[in-house]
Amino acid sequence: MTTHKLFIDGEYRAAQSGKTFDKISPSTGEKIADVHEALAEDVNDAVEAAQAALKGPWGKMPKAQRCDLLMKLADAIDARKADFMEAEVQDTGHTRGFAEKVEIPRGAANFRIFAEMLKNTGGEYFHMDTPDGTGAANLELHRPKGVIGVISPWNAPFLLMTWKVGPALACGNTVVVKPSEESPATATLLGEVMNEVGIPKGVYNVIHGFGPESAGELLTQHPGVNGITFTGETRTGEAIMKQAAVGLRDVSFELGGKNPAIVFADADMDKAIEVTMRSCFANTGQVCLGTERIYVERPVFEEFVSRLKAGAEALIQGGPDTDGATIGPLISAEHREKVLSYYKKAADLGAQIITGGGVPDFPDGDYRNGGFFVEPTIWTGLPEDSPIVREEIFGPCCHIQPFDSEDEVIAMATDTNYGLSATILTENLSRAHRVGGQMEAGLVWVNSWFLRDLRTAFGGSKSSGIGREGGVHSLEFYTERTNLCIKL
Ligand SMILES: NC(=O)c1ccc[n+]([C@@H]2O[C@H](COP(=O)([O-])OP(=O)(O)OC[C@H]3O[C@@H](n4cnc5c(N)ncnc54)[C@H](O)[C@@H]3O)[C@@H](O)[C@H]2O)c1
Ligand SMILES: O=C/C=C/C=C(\O)C(=O)O
Repeated sequence: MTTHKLFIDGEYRAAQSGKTFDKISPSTGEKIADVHEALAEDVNDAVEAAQAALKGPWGKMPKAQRCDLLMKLADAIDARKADFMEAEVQDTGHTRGFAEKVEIPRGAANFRIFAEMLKNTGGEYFHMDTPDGTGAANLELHRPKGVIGVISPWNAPFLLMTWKVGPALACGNTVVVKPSEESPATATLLGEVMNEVGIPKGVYNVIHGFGPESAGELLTQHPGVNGITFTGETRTGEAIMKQAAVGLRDVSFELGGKNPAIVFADADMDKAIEVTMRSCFANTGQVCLGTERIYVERPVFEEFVSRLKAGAEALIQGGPDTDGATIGPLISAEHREKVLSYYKKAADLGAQIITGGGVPDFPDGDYRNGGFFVEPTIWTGLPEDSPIVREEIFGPCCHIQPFDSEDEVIAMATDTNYGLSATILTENLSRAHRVGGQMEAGLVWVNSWFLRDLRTAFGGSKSSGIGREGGVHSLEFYTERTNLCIKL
C-alpha cells in the first residue's frame, strides 16, 4: 500500500499526530493509499520552513539562477513523465490520454513559461520633471510576496497545482501546498524532483488533509502565510476569503463555472461536435472550463442534438488500465452522489433525457461496478431558470436549448452568476467578435475549447474568481511592487 507523507523542509515526514486517512481509487472503489493528515504542528513547521527558505539560499539567489533551476525542474518533470502519469491516473481515474497529452506536459510547461517570462520581464520607468529642473527617476521594483499558501482541487491536480507553484517560485516566493484530499500523489512526488534538481529545502512544502478544521483551514488562517492562491468551488472561496481577511492577506481565486457554448447555424458542424464533445465530456465533465449549457440555433438544433447523442453514446467507460477507454469515473462516491442528485432532479423537473441519466449497467463481476461511473447525459426541454441550467454540476452532462436570435442567446448565455468561459461555434468572424465581447466571461473560445496560451490572462469574473493569472499578469499577485523615486 502506498503511503503519502508530508513534504516539509526538503524531507518526507509523518504527521506528528500519527493521523492518516484513506485514498480511494475512483475506478475500483478500493483503497489505494494511506495519506498523512497535517494538523496545526505540521502546518506550523511547513510555514516556518517556507519562511526560513526566504531568508536562506533561495532568497539570496540571483533571478537568472533561480529561473535556470526552474527550467531544470521542468526538464526533470518531463524525464519522470511516466511516474507522474501513473500517480495522477491512479488518484483521479483519468484516461491516460488526458494525463499524457494535457496534464503532465502542462505541469512542466507551468514552470518553463514563468521561468522564461521572469527572466525577460522588467518594470516601469518614468522620468519626472521637478521645479528645480534636475528631475527624478521612478523605478518599479519587484519583490516576492513571501510565503504563498496554495490550495488546489482534484480535477486536474498536477496541472492546477503547478499553475500556481510555477509563477510563485519564479517570482522568488516559497510555497506551502495543500493539494486536495482526493489527489495527494503528484504533489507529493514533486518533492522528490525538487530535491533531485537542487531546489533549496523549504522552498516547496506539501501538507495533506481536508479543508475545514484540517490542513486547508489551518494553512489559510496561518499568520505566516502572506498570500493565498486557491482553485476550487465558489463556496470554498468564500470561506477562504474570510480566513484571509484576518491579517489582510491577498487572495487569487479561480472558482466554478456554468459555461455556455453557442452553436450558430453557420457553424462547421463537424467542428462543433468535436469541440463540444471535448468541452462536455473531457475528464468526465470535471473541468471548470467545461460546457454544461449549450445553445443551438434552431435550424440546426435537431441535427446537433442527434450527433452529440451519437458521440456521447460512443464513449467507452473505463479506468486508466482499460485499453481504449475514452471516459473515466467521477472522482469519489460523494461527488457521484452530487451528480446523480442532479440527474434525478432533471428527470423530476420533466427534462427530456436524450441519453444517459443514470449509472451504467456493467456486467456482473466487472471491476467498474466498484468505481464511481455515471452515464454521459444530455437533456433538453428545461426552462432557463431550472437548477440544471443554473448550477455547476461538474459531471459529464449538458442541457441543450434552441435559440432564434443573437440578442436572445446573448441574454440567455450571460444570465448566470458565473463568468469563467464561453465557447462560440460560427464561421462568421464578425459575429464571433461581436458576441464574444458580450460574454461577461474571462475566456471565450471561438471554434475551439481549452486552447491555452500561458502568456494570456486566465481567470473568471462574477462568482468564477478574483484576479487573473498567466504571463505577466501573474506578477500582480506573486510580487510586491516598490516604486523607487530617485531625485536626480
Ligand atoms: N476556475 C478555475 O480555474 C478552476 C479550475 C479547476 C477547478 N475549479 C473548480 O473547483 C471545483 C472542484 O474542485 P474541488 O471539489 O476540489 O473544490 P473544493 O473547493 O471542494 O476544494 C478545493 C480545495 O480546497 C480545500 N478546502 C476546502 N475547504 C477549505 C477551507 N475552508 N479552507 C481551506 N481549504 C479548504 C480542499 O481540501 C481542496 O484542497 C469546481 O467548482 C470547479 O469549477 C475551478
Ligand atoms: O479544470 C480546470 C482547468 C483549468 C485550467 C487551467 O487553470 C489552465 O489551463 O491554466
